[in-house]
Amino acid sequence: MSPETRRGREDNESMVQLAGLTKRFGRNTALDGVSLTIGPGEVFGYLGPNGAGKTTTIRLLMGMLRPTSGTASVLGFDAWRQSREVHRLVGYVPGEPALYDRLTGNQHVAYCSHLRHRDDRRRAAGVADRLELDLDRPARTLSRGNRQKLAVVLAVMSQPRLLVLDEPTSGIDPLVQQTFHSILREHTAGGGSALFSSHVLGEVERVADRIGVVRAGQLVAVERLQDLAARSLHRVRARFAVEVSAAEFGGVPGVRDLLVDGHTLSCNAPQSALDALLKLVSAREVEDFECSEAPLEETFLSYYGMDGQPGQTPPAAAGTVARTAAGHAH
Ligand SMILES: Nc1ncnc2c1ncn2[C@@H]1O[C@H](COP(=O)(O)OP(=O)(O)OP(=O)(O)O)[C@@H](O)[C@H]1O
Repeated sequence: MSPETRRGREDNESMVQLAGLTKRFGRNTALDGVSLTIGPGEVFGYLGPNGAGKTTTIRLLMGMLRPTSGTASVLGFDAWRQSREVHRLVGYVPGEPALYDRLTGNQHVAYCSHLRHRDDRRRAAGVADRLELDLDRPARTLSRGNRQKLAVVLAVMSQPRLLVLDEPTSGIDPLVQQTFHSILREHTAGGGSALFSSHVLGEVERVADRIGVVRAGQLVAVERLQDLAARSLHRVRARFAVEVSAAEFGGVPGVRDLLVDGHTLSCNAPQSALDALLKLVSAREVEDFECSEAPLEETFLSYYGMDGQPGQTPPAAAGTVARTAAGHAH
């Protein structure tokens, strides 16, 4: 066993490791010192506006580009120097799937099985069935969405350890997206990981465990989706049978924009404040009550901005974030 192969097998704590990963094209720095680890069983949503550096990161991880500095590795195998080992571990869905126009889906499946020295035709047929993809049609006759589906079939059929997905569901209708999410969950339940790039949170929101935001080549934030959801704002409205005062509700930490007017109360509250607030509300006679959550995308935008501009508030300042998010929620 070569020293490099040995290193690959030993360093198996993380599925993906990016360390100071930098790529320059001439004077243009496409990626600037990105460091990131993705663990087994984890779906990592990699978000950023157009031109932020997502595809460059993925190409570096797939060994298609050589880093200017830093490293990218999969299960300890260096993506550039050990790309063959990496390709055995990874299923890749590019943004624009490269297919052979004249070959049918089944012929693509047979060809990829041949390249990998394994017969994955049964599994491919099962996944295609679930995605409602006809494998008998030549690639040139497939719509954009069906080309994406075929790329997904080819990526998952060999049950790789890591899936690298570059905006894989653009062009796929919402019902099929749900099926795709189920396939992804089955993959992670078996210990597999995924790097899932997108320019919108909505595309990764239901499946990502963590999200990272890349902007102008730099990783500006990494956050658990659960933590982001916990900070998302809820609009609370209540009408009471009796008159109430602001002082009765003002003490709940995190509650903001509190407005009490005779029998009515309105405010914005993060999830962490809801229990205490509802207990205070329900201690009075309630005639009407309403609580609705702002879409996560709005909370997210107020933190990080996805239009290439920085968000309005630093992520750590949860209280301040809540106020900004409220501005977006209305
Ligand atoms: N081969 C290349 N030669 C020169 N510049 C490049 C090359 N590939 C990417 N870039 C530049 O690197 C930057 C990052 O591009 P990249 O394609 O990684 O962004 P992205 O986040 O994937 O965007 P999109 O969502 O539009 O695909 C951009 O400024 C882009 O113009």
